[in-house]
Amino acid sequence: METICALASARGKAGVAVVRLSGPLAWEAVADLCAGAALPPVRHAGLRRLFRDGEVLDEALVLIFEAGHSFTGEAVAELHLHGATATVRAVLRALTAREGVRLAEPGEFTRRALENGRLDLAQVEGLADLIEAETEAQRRQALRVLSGAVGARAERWRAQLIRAAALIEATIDFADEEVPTDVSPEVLTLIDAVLEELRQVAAGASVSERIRDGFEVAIVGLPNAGKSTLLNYLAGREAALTSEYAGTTRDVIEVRMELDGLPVTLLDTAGLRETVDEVEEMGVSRAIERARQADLRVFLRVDGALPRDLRPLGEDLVVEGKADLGVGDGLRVSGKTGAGAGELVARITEILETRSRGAAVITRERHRLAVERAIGAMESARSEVLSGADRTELAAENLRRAVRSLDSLVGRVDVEDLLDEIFASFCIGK
Ligand SMILES: Nc1nc2c(c(=O)[nH]1)N(C=O)[C@@H](CNc1ccc(C(=O)N[C@@H](CCC(=O)O)C(=O)O)cc1)CN2
Ligand SMILES: Nc1nc2c(ncn2[C@@H]2O[C@H](COP(=O)(O)OP(=O)(O)OP(=O)(O)O)[C@@H](O)[C@H]2O)c(=O)[nH]1
Ligand SMILES: [Mg+2]
Repeated sequence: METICALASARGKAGVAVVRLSGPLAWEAVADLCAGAALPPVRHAGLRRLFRDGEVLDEALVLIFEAGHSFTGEAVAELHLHGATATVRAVLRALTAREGVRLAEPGEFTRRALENGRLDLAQVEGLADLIEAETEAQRRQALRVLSGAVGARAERWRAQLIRAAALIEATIDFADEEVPTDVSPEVLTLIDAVLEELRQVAAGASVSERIRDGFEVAIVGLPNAGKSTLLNYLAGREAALTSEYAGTTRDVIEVRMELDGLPVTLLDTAGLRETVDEVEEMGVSRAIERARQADLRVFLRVDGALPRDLRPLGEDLVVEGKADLGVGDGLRVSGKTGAGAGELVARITEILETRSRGAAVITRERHRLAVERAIGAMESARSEVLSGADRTELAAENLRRAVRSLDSLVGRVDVEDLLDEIFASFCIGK
């Protein structure tokens, strides 16, 4: 196994930069830089001068972890350097000059942690999401996954399904011995208990996916309603062009923001109307499509008028625009003066908060598909158990299939194809 090293902290100048090494030569390579001074005791930082060819490279904090008790599971060393790009470069150059030490690929430290059983596949995904987290809800959700919540749930489901399958298999084995023990009530109880939990988790998965990727909220309405002006007010910057001409906005403009800890992408869209202008018409089609896919729509009315091609559904908000000018029913907002904007944000936040309470432990489409496959296999098993003795073998096989699907959540089965995809999203040094 080669020893890898990389800058673990963000690239660019910084107060402190952390260079991490993992592998059999990690300690030796660092000890060489310390030129004779002893390494500090494991997991205790020590201040050391680092040398190359007799020249001081930096004065750094050195930290070592022994194999079996480190993030990767291998021997690890860290150098907490002064965060100059030149310092980092000089130290990495000195380290990689050694035979057996090379720069790490993106995600390679984490890949080794996975291979050494320090993390399961879901935890690796949790770690990737944690690094990407920009809002409180994302941080909490990712940390829960990183701490092993998916694996813990999967382990309990697995144990119950294996017990159910074993009960069935026991009756198959003893089928000749005319001991008519009917295990189906117990088997059905086990299946139903797990099915209920899985259905709940599958139902909450889309909410967790939204927390991961962000909720989309589209501002829609007739041309000139003041949508772009409102977006700019909410964004706190001139993200979209505004003008007195109807039909100003053509493309969908996205602004990412955090509303009470939730990640939200606000969309400004073209004013909806029938038009002979081909380019405007393309903008209108795009607006309708994106607005339909969004999680929530805010209809901005002018004098009570709404577009004909898109109607409010479910919890969609309908508000009166240009509040400073006229009157209208319900909530009135103005992007020009900011009137009503706080109330609008509060309503959007409340709707999304309520939805986000339904979040499940699983956070990715991959997880949801695995859970849905398990549900499908269990539903088959259930009806096979109900239909009597001659189908019990099938039932047991379907329960085993459900177990395999759940195993894929934590990477107990078929991970290889996934790994490259998952690690591609990692940065170097992670
Ligand atoms: N400097 C530094 N900070 C960091 C990390 C790191 O690698 N280096 N981490 C990297 O992501 C995170 C912490 N994750 C870590 C997870 C396990 C171990 C570790 O040494 N585990 C051993 C010993 C545990 C103990 O001392 O109680 C073990 O589990 O056996 C270290 C860091 C966040 N902060
Ligand atoms: N008095 C008043 N004027 C506003 C308000 N919001 C926007 N306007 C004006 O209305 C005009 C249209 O504003 P936009 O924000 O570009 O409207 P829009 O809905 O994005 O229009 P399209 O992109 O063409 O669909 C501009 O002249 C704005 O200055 C408001 O709250 N009060
Ligand atoms: Mg506009």
